[in-house]
Amino acid sequence: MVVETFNLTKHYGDFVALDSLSLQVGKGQILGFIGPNGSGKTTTIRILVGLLKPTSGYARIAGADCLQDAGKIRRMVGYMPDDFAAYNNMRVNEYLDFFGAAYGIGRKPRLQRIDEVLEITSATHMKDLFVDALSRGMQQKVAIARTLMHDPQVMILDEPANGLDPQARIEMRGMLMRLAELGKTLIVTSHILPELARVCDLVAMITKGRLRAFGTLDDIMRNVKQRRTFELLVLEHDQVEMAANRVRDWLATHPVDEAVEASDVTGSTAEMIVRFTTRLSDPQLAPLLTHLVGQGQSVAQFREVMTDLEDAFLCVAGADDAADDVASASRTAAVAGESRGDNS
Ligand SMILES: Nc1ncnc2c1ncn2[C@@H]1O[C@H](COP(=O)(O)OP(=O)(O)OP(=O)(O)O)[C@@H](O)[C@H]1O
Repeated sequence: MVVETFNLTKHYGDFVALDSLSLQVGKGQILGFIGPNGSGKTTTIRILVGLLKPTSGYARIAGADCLQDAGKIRRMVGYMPDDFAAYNNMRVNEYLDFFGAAYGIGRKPRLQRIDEVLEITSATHMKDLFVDALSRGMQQKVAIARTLMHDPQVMILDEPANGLDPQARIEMRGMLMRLAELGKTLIVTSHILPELARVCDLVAMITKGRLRAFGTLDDIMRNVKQRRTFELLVLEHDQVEMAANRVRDWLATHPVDEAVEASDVTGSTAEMIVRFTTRLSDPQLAPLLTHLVGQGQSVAQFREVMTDLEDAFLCVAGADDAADDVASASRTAAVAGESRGDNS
């Protein structure tokens, strides 16, 4: 694993800003680090880049301890903060030259590197433009170019989609994927759920310093939001009501499900769809289809409707103080652990 935190905890006096955060991110993976304001993202990042000492637990990057090996960490990590500091009267190439020099890159390789990072970020045409005259989207590209100057293995990008218009967000998404293809490991924070989350290999959601969910987007969908929604497409408008009743009856007679779910069945005659939510697993649900067909019900399609990430996040954030919170987070993390086993 390139980035690893284990039971990372930070107290400010009595206040627990970060509580036993354990994450792992592999080479070339993009982690979406998502949480509302004040949830502990910046605290985590500051520990990762060696600026803050954890109260307990550890953070490592490529095996180096983020606190003990601060020098190594600085060479391996590129950090793009949330705010783009304005550098008046500096052109893009001068700006990059300035940061390259600060990293101790010699003049000749620096000039070559400026061309490389501008190419990676599709910003070559901005080379001679003044930094403070650029749009927000262009400035974000330059900020990423700057972060790339010393060719870090790990890039930590704080809210890179903040303030971008839809087109610039799409470009940002493409850029994150290009960086991952170059083998960079990316940690991308966000307090909202931008479309960027869709390019993330892993998503970690934190609230109040605690990891609520961690895994692939699919893991999050399946495990954070345990009630899944299915749709049954029938062949005729007048079959909808009958099909809905059959689904309702079947769910009501399956004790593993909560009886209340039988009332969650809705039918849309116009769409010829019966929709229902359930906690049943796939093997538990499979007999429903057999049952319907056995009763002479024509079924054109039987499919799961994916919940969007926004719903999953609200579900996680809303469950914040719920008693079963810890259990559900560790359950999700356990599933994430299994799935990580696939690609590590
Ligand atoms: N030096 C400090 N002393 C006391 N409390 C702090 C300190 N730094 C941060 N905190 C608190 O720790 C919690 C986590 O803060 P942190 O900045 O990590 O959150 P965040 O997720 O980055 O939020 P944002 O999205 O607003 O940047 C917050 O409640 C914050 O007020």
